[in-house]
Amino acid sequence: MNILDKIIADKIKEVELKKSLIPVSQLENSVLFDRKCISLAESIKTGSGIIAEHKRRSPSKSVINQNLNVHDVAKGYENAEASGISVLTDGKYFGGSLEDLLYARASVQIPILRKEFMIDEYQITEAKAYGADAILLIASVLTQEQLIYLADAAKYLGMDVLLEVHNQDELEKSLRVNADMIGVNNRNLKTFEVSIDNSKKLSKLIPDGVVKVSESGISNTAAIAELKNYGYEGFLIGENFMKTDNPGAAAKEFITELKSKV
Ligand SMILES: O=C(O)c1ccccc1NCC(=O)[C@H](O)[C@H](O)COP(=O)(O)O
Repeated sequence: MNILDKIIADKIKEVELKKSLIPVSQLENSVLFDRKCISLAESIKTGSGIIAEHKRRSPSKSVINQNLNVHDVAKGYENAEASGISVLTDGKYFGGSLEDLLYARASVQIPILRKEFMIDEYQITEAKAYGADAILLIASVLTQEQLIYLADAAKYLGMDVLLEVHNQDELEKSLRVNADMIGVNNRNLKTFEVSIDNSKKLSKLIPDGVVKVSESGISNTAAIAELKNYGYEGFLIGENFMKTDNPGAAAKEFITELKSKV
């Protein structure tokens, strides 16, 4: 079983348990449930384009940084003028939690993406209840019907949808899905190999009108300058910031350098 299959097998159990403990009606009673979302896609188009990620550890890198608190990281990213913040909420493989999402929400005004392995509408309700503005759907782990259904559920609650693909088949499966952003993952989630060539290769197949996001393995502004030539406007960056003692300062330096190139 590859890592992605393991993550999904665990996620199915986790979601079933949560559903038996916390009813949807309780999530819908959250004070954040009626909050109006801020569009991540719009923020990308009008700002730096950087989606800076809060990521303590990962299957590919093990521990990245366990010593920081999410409030400082989120504030730092906002101060750096990131277009949005991605908060990993998976506990077992990434060391994240829904509480991280809640603390990030309480700390910043910019859009927040709930970075999670979404398999069930319940998690979308959770995302809204904990203050997310956008959700991630990963094409490789969902059928076309599931993608359409979950994207519509998120849109119904006012959230943006970032639909992640890794190859042409996944992209074709995604074309009927109501997504605001299509993210090309440069990391093969089965082998962990990373190459921004993947974003370049798939760029021409992404329809106009959808914000193009390049995800993973981005560690310098030269890569971004290159990806912009392929129509990318959003750039999801985790490890490059989180491996430092001060991710906000690292993001600020990065975004300042990026601006100086425009
Ligand atoms: O990062 C991993 O090792 C990973 C493994 C299996 C599934 C997902 C994984 N990462 C999620 C992401 O998409 C990244 O956290 C995100 O794109 C940022 O990537 P990076 O800048 O390389 O930290």
